[in-house]
Amino acid sequence: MSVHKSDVKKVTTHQLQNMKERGEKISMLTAYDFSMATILDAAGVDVLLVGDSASNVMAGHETTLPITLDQMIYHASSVVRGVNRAFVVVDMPFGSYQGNSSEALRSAIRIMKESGGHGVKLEGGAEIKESITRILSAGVPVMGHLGLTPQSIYKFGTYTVRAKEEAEAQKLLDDAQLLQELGCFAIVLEKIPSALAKRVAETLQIPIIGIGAGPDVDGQVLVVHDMLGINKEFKPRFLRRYADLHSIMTGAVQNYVKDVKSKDFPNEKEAY
Ligand SMILES: Nc1nc(=O)c2c([nH]1)NC[C@@H]1CN(c3ccc(C(=O)N[C@@H](CCC(=O)O)C(=O)O)cc3)CN21
Ligand SMILES: CC(C)C(=O)C(=O)O
Ligand SMILES: [Mg+2]
Repeated sequence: MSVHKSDVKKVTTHQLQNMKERGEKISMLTAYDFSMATILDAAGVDVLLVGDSASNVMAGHETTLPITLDQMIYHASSVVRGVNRAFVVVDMPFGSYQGNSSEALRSAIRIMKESGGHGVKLEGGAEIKESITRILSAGVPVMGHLGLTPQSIYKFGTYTVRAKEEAEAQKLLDDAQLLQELGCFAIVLEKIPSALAKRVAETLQIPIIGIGAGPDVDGQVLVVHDMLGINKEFKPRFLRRYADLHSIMTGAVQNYVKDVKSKDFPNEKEAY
């Protein structure tokens, strides 16, 4: 009997909530394409994030700002086609939700309708309250994102750790509380002190997913190309490398080039 997609128990926001309550940590990685999504889903990753980091990792831009809503939908639809079990969250790109809740709702609905993703992620707190409220009212699950928010990099100028000062830490706590009250199903905390992240995870009921936020949160997220070692240059302290695919891929491709040049490839068995 063939295995249908519907035979696999899918991850839901409800299950993620249960995982927090049971103390089971949530695993999350980025994915931008079908092939990678297939591997990550089969390996048991709970949440796949179609991150706007695709702007850096896929397109080679310096920041996440240039990626468009159409491009995010293209990546997200590819990821969704590779997934059986994981919950797929799609980053709303810069300019698609800030400051105009009608446009935010339209953007979120386009993402859900055209990609088949299961929820969206927006960067910010009180400033984007109306946008989050409108999107949630349409029945679209929303993940928050506080701390280091790369879409506002030009406001800060650096990627240094956030919320080290008491005032900024208090604003982050207030924002996290607000996101929960609005109805967000989870929050990403990026590059903040572990003690503050721990306090947020303990105070809030919804799952808190960290990247550079220490161990005392409800789950972890990394950019998959970073943790697989495909990226060579990006090595912040929060990153753990689980493979050196850069070396493996370089070696394989060098061997291919050598075999083509030497006429070793293709041989008789590889020809008709
Ligand atoms: N490949 C990739 N991985 C990511 O984790 C990622 C992206 N791209 N693009 C979007 C955002 C940007 N992110 C970042 C960017 C820089 C640092 C960082 O720590 N940079 C420096 C330190 C900078 C400073 O202290 O001023 C480093 O140590 O590498 C962390 C997260 C996380 N996201
Ligand atoms: C780093 C994660 C949280 C993200 O937002 C992204 O990959 O775009
Ligand atoms: Mg992002």
